[in-house]
Amino acid sequence: MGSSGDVNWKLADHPKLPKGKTIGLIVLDGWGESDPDQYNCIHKAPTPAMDSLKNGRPDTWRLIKAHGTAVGLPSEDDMGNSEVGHNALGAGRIYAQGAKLVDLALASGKIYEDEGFKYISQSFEKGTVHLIGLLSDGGVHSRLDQVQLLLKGFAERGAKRIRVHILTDGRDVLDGSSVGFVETLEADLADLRSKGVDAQVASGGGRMYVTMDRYENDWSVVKRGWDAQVLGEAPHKFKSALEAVKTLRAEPGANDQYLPPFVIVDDSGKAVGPIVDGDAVVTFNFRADRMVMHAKALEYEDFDKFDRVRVPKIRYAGMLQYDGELKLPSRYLVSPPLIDRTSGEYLAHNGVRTFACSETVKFGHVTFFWNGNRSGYFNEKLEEYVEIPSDSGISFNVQPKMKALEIAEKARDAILSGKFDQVRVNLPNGDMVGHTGDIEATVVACEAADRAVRTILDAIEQVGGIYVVTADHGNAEDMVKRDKSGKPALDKEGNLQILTSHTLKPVPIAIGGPGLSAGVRFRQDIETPGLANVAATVMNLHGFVAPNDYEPSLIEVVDK
Ligand SMILES: O=C(O)[C@H](O)COP(=O)(O)O
Ligand SMILES: [Mn+2]
Ligand SMILES: [Mn+2]
Repeated sequence: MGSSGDVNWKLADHPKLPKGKTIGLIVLDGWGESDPDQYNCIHKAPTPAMDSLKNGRPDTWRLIKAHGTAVGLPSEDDMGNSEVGHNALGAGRIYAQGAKLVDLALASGKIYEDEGFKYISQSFEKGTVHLIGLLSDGGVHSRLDQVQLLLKGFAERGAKRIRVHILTDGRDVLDGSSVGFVETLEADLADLRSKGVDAQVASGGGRMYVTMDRYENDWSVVKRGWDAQVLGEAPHKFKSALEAVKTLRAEPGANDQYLPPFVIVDDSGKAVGPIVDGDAVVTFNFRADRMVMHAKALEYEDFDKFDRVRVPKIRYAGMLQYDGELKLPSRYLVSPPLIDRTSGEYLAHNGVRTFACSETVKFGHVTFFWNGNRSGYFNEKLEEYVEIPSDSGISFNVQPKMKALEIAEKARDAILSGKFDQVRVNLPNGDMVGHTGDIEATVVACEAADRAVRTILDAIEQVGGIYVVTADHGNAEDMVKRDKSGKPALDKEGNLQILTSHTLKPVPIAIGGPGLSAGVRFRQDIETPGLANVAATVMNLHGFVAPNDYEPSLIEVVDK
């Protein structure tokens, strides 16, 4: 990906802006702009650093779009997310993203003509086809309507035995919505059974506790999924998925994100759908980060992260290929967006020395996603990526400060060292704690992120550098579901519905610092700028003109 020989990597010098300024590039994860009220945790938190970038500074602070078509999602109703957000920030162009590519492949039927489907369908005659993934309509990692179409499409093309392994959401959608999604799925499976297909749910569990870990934070999450899906073993056994989800949700403190693993058993107590030799497996998430570890467990012969006990000989395909560099998985139903010539690759070719850092749960955001879903360095001599281990096995409302301070200190040291031209971080707090739905903890999280911003800005000040502060999508700025008029929407019992998910809000971007040339200000002539406009902006601030096909820079230089 992205390294084709005929690319001209040389960037032209910017006619007005100098090279050699240290740029502190901060991405606040889940930090949107919304009306100030009691559900806006950013408003409630003391955020003096962020306030100082905004107040009275209309030339160097503005809002940009971070959702919908601005980041390559199918519609304006699609909230932004880290993958598409960081892809856009790093690549400087808008790519049709996984959600959209899968929609198109399903609508045209091309999904059934390509290699991936042909490969897995060889198991249809004698084996079972297993579908594993996040069961929701969140549109961040997967979409239920796509799963429904796949089930139908597989059955129409000869699948005789289908098992679905569900992961309940509650993170990109309201907590409790898993019940409705399971009902919808069960109805579809019943319909297939009426047509002679042996189709049922085989196992399940909450996404944050079963299967969907990322960046190798906690392999026990993937192991729980393996045990249930492949071995047919789990602490909880039920006759149906609906009964499983309803019963497990009724436990004190239970929620969709963290439901324990369960398997569905027949009347004799035997698991109905372990994965065995000759079966096919399709993981139906289109988003990469939380599928890579699972893909390694399913595909790698040499694997030592946990004892797989039994490794079935399967035909496995991802909905997409999840890692372009590792070519993982090797088979997939839909080709992922080919995100090439990212700003990181250009800047490496032009001698820019880069330091990137976050804690584990967001580490891949400023590396892997930033670089177009590509792992590793472009140029080891010029780049250093530092991962600070995240706390694992906890929900982050317990530790809302997370590793913000440690990230900021690493960034500060990198800035002061003089060894880097770009120091890029992701501060996870607003997002990771926002996803827990705990408003008080999210306020603490936002304060911690703001302190980290201050530390980095101070270091930039000391070295005469430039800062660029922005965010990848909203989350912490709105923690309730709202009706059309914007008022908090109540459920049937009259309760507030806490919003654990991202939002459709725009995000701020601010530039400044002693190294910012006089006369640099945000242009007013770009109609609806979004995250993809940031890459060209940053290239300008490094003293380069961005490639022609990049979304335009947000800045102009006026004579002072
Ligand atoms: O994977 C997650 O944690 C959520 O589904 C989306 O959050 P992110 O896009 O900020 O990672
Ligand atoms: Mn994010
Ligand atoms: Mn998030």
